[in-house]
Parts: sequence; structure tokens; C-alpha cells
Amino acid sequence: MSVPILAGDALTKAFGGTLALQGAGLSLHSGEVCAIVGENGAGKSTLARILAGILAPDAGTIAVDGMPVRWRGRRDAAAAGIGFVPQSLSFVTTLSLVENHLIGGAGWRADRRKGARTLQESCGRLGVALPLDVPLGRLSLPQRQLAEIASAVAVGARVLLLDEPTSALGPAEVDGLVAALRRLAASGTAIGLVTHRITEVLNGADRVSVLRGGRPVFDGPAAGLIADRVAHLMVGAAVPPGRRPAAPRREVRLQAERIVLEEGGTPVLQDVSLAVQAGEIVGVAGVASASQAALADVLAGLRQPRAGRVLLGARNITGDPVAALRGGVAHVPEERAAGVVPDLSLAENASLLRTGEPAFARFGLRRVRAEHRQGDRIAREWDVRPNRSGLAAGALSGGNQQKLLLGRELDRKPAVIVVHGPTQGLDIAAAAAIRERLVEAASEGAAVVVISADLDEILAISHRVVVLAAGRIADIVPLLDGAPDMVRLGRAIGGARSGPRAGTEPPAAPVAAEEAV
Ligand SMILES: Nc1ncnc2c1ncn2[C@@H]1O[C@H](COP(=O)(O)OP(=O)(O)OP(=O)(O)O)[C@@H](O)[C@H]1O
Repeated sequence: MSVPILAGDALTKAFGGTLALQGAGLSLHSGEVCAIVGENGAGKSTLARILAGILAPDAGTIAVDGMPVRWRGRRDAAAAGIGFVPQSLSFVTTLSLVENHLIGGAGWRADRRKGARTLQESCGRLGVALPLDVPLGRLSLPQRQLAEIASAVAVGARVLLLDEPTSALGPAEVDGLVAALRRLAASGTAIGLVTHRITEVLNGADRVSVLRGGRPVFDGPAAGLIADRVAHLMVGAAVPPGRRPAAPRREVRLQAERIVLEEGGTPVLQDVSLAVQAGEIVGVAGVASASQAALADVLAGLRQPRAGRVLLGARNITGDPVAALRGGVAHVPEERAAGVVPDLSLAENASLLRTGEPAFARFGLRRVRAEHRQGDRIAREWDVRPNRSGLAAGALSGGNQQKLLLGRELDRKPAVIVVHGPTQGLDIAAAAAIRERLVEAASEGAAVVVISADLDEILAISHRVVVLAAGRIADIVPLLDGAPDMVRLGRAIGGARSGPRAGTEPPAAPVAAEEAV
């Protein structure tokens, strides 16, 4: 076989007492997409970051074109053509793609016109169209992901290491991204793709490298692998099938009435009405867009719509996050960084938003021991690894931060749960466990809104699916015994309106008990 462009061998890395990598390696060849998989905390990000020069290994070697190298930092690796797109996107959202490209990868000497031209070229190579001059904050998460990839390509990456670029994307966007990556690979780029999604491994990758507990357990061609085998390699066990939720109670807990929201003059939510009953799980599907995050924010009282109102029971919580929080609304945002504070410890994050409660404060002073007990308990119950309450949350792997965030929010036994991308970044076993927890919370009476790019996930646990298209409710599709009308659902997701006219859905429309079983 040809000499790999980038190869890491026998790499070892410890963080304090945690051995993140133990003798792991990876070879990336020109024209090849290699999926890097493993459960949460397996060491995938650590491996990618070592290869990209962000972290220094404790032991092991790295070679480029067969020649040993020793990165002194990210710049060394970038200069050798190693591009890296992190799990938490790094571009500044108030700046446009061109501006980010100029202050980041391209360097201050590059001029704007030339920067824009090379970005256009890399978008062309990827086969995607991105607005170059719009602040990134106005783009959807998948577009921002593509923007960082395009910028890495534009600075001449021969190797692209992507840390879970697809975890927040829906099936159509995943297909689009995988197709874009395949096009890039066909032009000679070597791609290392960290992912949890088995379909990507099977459909998008040429080769699969599996890590478990920091050790390499498999490296071989993707062809001939079946989903169960990949799942087994990743978690070392079979994943049990999930449970469906029981019928909801006929009591509307959360109600959004004719919500209208605009961002910079652009309509994001248009006449959106939704009623969620106690014990009900409503899934929100649709092509990933800014509307979904906006809906989550409005339901949690975090954003003031231009028109319409949000009721928690009889209480108006529109644009009032304190009333929403006090009334028992839990919110798990799409971007983990908005929910977990990386510099605070696991214990502090676990008790965040509760510091005023008597259990966590006495005479105005924090009860640090109580915070630690809370951190220990949540970490134990939610399988956050490593379970060390004093550890900075930023030192947890992405998936473990997600478990911590969900654990904190659901531990309050909220009346309403608004969760965006509940299992993003989680391995298949952890994702199944989280879905189980959401079903359990609904069985205990919570009204749950699950916004997810993963349609299978929505279909697995929801009573009804609300389809958002272009900021409007295109349809509300009931699930009978979990089996939706896929044609109707597909049409709605594609933007066709077939159900109730947007905004005219009766807010308190009860779900027939037989629909909800
Ligand atoms: N800066 C750090 N300080 C302390 N521990 C760390 C640090 N970075 C990573 N770790 C630990 O190293 C281990 C491997 O983490 P890594 O982020 O590489 O896992 P991962 O496979 O990418 O997981 P995920 O799928 O959840 O993102 C984890 O136990 C993590 O807590």
C-alpha cells in the first residue's frame, strides 16, 4: 500500500490520572476516508488532536509522507497540510466566513478578495454553496460546520481531521456532508472522520479504526462490515432496544401560541403554535436550521418573540427565563458550550442554577460539600466518566459533557423538558440510555419537546412529530404505535404543507389515547 500522508503510531497520552490513549495509532492515505469510532471517552478526540499538533503525546511517533515529525504546536501541523475541525466549532460567530478565514487559517497578509476566491474554490471542491459575507451566527450549525471545513481546505489541507462533524446534522445533511467529503477525498485529500454514526461508517468510509479505552481494537476496511459488528466493536456489547412512552395525560403543560420571531429582519419562526401535554413527548423534525434553536429558546423563555406567547400551565413565561426556570422548565441547548461551563468543575456544573437553594447555600455561602455530593451523584447516575467531581468540565470528553448537562437538567425533575439534540456526540449505548431517561421523565409526567436532527430518534420516542420547515409548522404527524405515515412525514420535511395550516393547529388539541400508545 502507498505511504500514508499522515501516520501516528504507538501514541500514549495521560491527563493527570486518566490514560486517554494507550498505544493508539492511525494511518491516513491520500484519497481515503477513515472513520475513527469508539464509545464516549475512548480517546478519539485526543488522537485527532495529537495528530493535528494541538496536544503533545507522552510517547509514540508521528510521520508525514513517511518522515518522522515532532509538532511544536498546531501551526507546525497546519504548515504540513494537516487541517483540523474541532467538535465545538471555533469560528467567531459575529464574523463572516471570509473574515474568519482571514484572521484564522489564511493569515493577516492574505487579502479579502483572494481569500474569498480560494474559499469559493474550496466550496466548489466540496460541492457546497455557502454565503461568504454573512455573520456565521446567522447560519445554521451544519452550515457553520461546512464553513470551517471549507476554510481548512482553502488553506491547503492535504489531510483533514474532523471531530464529529455530523453529530448535529439530520440525515439529509449527513448525506450531503459525506458526499462532500467523498468528493474531497476523490481529489486526493486524506480524511479522518471521528463519528458515532454507524451509517456513516458503513456508507461513507473506506476504512474504520476503532478505539476502546484508549487502545486500538480494530483497523480494517469498511467494506464487508455490518452495523451490528461495528456497534459491538465500539461498545463491546449488544445495545438493548428502547421502550416507547405511555399515553400522555390530558393536561396541557406547555403551550406556544402564534409565535413570530425575527432575526436581523429575517423571519425565523412564523405563526408557530404548539401544545404539549404532561407525559407527552413531541419530536420536532425538519432540515436543520436556525428555526429549531430559536423555537427551543422561545419555549424556555430565553427569547422574546415579536408576537405570540408561551404559557407554562396558566402562567405566561414569554421572554422570561427566570419564570421558566422557577416554573420547572429544563433546557438542554443544541450547543453544549451554552450549557456546560468548561472552567467550572463537574460538581459546580452539576449544581449550577441551584446555588441559591438552601441545599446549596447557607448564610449566602456556597455549600461546597453539597456541590460535590451532587456532582458525584449525577456523574454516577448518568455514567459521566471519569467520575471526579473536582475535574474541570472542559476536561471531560464531549459525550461525557453531554451526559453531565442532561443529568443536571433532568435531575431537577422538571415539569417541562426542552431538549435540542439530546444524544448528539453520544455513543450508541449512551444514546439509548438517554432516550430511556426521556421516556422515563415523560412517564413521570414531564412534557417533553425533543428537537433532533436524528429522525430515527424522534420516531423511537415521540407521540407526535412536529415538522418545522422554513420557520413554519409544515405538519404535525401522529405516531400510531410508533409507525408514522412516512410519505406524509417526508413531504412535510421536504417543505410541502399537507396537515393543518401552520399556526392554526388548535393549541390544546389532545392526542387520542390510542395514538399515543
Ligand atoms: N484536558 C483534559 N484533561 C483531563 N482529562 C482529559 C482531557 N482531555 C481528555 N481527557 C480525558 O481523556 C479521555 C479521552 O477523551 P477524548 O475526548 O479523547 O474521548 P472521545 O473518544 O473523543 O470521547 P467523545 O466521543 O465523548 O467525544 C476521557 O476520559 C477524557 O475525560
